[in-house]
Amino acid sequence: MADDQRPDLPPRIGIDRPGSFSRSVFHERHPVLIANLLADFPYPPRIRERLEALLDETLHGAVPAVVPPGPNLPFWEAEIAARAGTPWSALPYLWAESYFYRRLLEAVEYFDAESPWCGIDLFAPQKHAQLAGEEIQADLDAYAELAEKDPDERRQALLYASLWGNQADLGFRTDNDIAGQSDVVVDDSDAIWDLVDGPGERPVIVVADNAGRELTADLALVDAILETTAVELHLKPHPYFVSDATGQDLLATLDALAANANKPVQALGQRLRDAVRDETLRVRTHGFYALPSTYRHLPPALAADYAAAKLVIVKGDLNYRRLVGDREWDPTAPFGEVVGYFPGEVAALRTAKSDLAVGVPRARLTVLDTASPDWRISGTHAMIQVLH
Ligand SMILES: O=P(O)(O)OC[C@@]1(O)O[C@H](CO)[C@@H](O)[C@@H]1O
Repeated sequence: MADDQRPDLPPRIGIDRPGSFSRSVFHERHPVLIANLLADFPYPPRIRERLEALLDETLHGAVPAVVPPGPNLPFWEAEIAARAGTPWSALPYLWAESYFYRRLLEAVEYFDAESPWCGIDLFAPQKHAQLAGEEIQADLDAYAELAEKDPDERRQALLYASLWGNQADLGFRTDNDIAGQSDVVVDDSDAIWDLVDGPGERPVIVVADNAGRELTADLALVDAILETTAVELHLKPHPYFVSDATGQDLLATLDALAANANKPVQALGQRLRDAVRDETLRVRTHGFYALPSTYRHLPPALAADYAAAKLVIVKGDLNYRRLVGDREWDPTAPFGEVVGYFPGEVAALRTAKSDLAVGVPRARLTVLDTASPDWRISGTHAMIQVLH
């Protein structure tokens, strides 16, 4: 909560403003999310009741004084001590959403070692459906065809695939058909490749976002970066926002690649499996990735790892919110100034799915706001922004 009271930063985005995107997440998406869970799993009455009570609490109630179980308990104890009694409607959006997912895990007994539901990924049915779907097959067919391309063109295509892979966020799909790809509003791709190709043995860190099509595309990008330098792939420590990628999802994706009919896809799967085994691709996680704090409040060890990397690529909209700060920024505020605090070189790859944006040139902003007023939340517009 440390930057809550910073007068030098714009106000935090809340969830109370009628008509706002963040309010619609709680009032429109979460009811669908809970209904999907109730349809996907034969939860017994106690879990069903908890899920329904949680939804009701988020719409009409306040934060209870009880600390939800799970890792990072001291962090949550302090947070709950500070927020208990606060109506949900008065919470900051980033905090409220993160806390909601922690409470969801509590409701389904994810961390309860005495429960048969312990450790069962509540989003697994949706993730598996995507991994077995036709769209991912089309993505992999396209991947196989890239083998013919010039290496620079190929890796740029993989960068864009990873970027647009973020559109396939399953949380986003609870009430949306997949949106068309429209436009890369800011494109600092060249800076990414300059950093990747830079001297030294330092790794590139990729902070993954969603499982399914996005993780598959991210892994193809990781494979391309591995031709130049070592990579660390950072995953979520446990299920978090809908479809967030965990270690289990990585293994499922590697299996899906190995089982694919396309030879180049099988070869990709094998290269990645070998790279994980010999740790040219290090797979890591950190409790920080499931907290509501922003990257301004990095744990020191993670900050040191970021500082030592050639480049940190953070994927997706939630990571963007955590990197920039989930605040009412002027969209024309320079990206480099807003994230200048970051301890190393950082690139953000996201399709825009929340009200937040920075680093948009003013003329471009005017055109976007006129021609596509919902460009910030529709997932049809993407950004590749680099601090270097
Ligand atoms: O990080 P991702 O997967 O790109 O996007 C996550 C996200 O779309 O989900 C939330 C809605 O539930 C938004 O607030 C958020 O930005």
